Amino acid sequence: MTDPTVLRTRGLTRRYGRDSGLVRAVDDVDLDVPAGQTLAVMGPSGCGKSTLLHLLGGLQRPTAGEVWLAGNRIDTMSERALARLRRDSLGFVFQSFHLMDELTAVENVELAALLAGRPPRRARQRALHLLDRVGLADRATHLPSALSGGQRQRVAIARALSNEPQVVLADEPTGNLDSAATLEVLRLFEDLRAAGQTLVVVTHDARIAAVADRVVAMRDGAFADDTRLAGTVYGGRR
Ligand SMILES: Nc1ncnc2c1ncn2[C@@H]1O[C@H](COP(=O)(O)OP(=O)(O)OP(=O)(O)O)[C@@H](O)[C@H]1O
Repeated sequence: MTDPTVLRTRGLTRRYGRDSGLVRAVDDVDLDVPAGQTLAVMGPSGCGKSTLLHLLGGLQRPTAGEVWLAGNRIDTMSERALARLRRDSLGFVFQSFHLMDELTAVENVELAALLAGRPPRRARQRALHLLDRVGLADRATHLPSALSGGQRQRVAIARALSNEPQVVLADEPTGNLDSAATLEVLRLFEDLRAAGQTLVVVTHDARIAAVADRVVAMRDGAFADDTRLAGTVYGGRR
């Protein structure tokens, strides 16, 4: 039987500084994310959410512990292998979109598909398909500057999907959005969840948590015991 766990950590720890300045940003975290799960990570500012997400995506190395992505141990991987794995298996969505200002919406998505190795014609087709999926088919040739915040974030989500990632990691995806735009993104996450996309989202927004399968609360770098039974807190579904 294949292991349904897409993302796994054991004893995951990231410290900064030393002695009296020591910060345990992530402290001995064990996490299993099965395929198809939408996991929301919540908690107060500075509790370690972003650091956790960076460790899960191989954007930062842990001080101790293990991270496994789709059966591959990534914390000990070479930078080169890690870059390849990120390109092929992960999609990232950030609070501030990180779109290329001089490229149109479709070019932003297409570029990611090209970098993931799709032939040009397929990359364009896939980009258009994904923009359609996020409800922006009619904005394909707009520059990011001509899009609303919610539309920009939807382009960024389409881009994150361009390599058919095993996991999408999102860091405060609605952090910069007003409430109408937040609803657009929320609806999209609901669609992704329904489509079986594995998703880990760090958020302050209880509405995002409410569409998650599982919610964990972090405090001082660790998962708070009372929320290990996720879905019972913040109104998560399961
Ligand atoms: N490069 C760094 N050097 C030293 N300390 C750091 C560094 N990055 C993060 N920290 C510390 O690690 C802890 C966790 O930070 P992190 O950004 O992961 O928290 P967060 O929960 O994502 O916060 P926020 O919700 O405000 O984004 C904080 O105490 C932070 O000050």
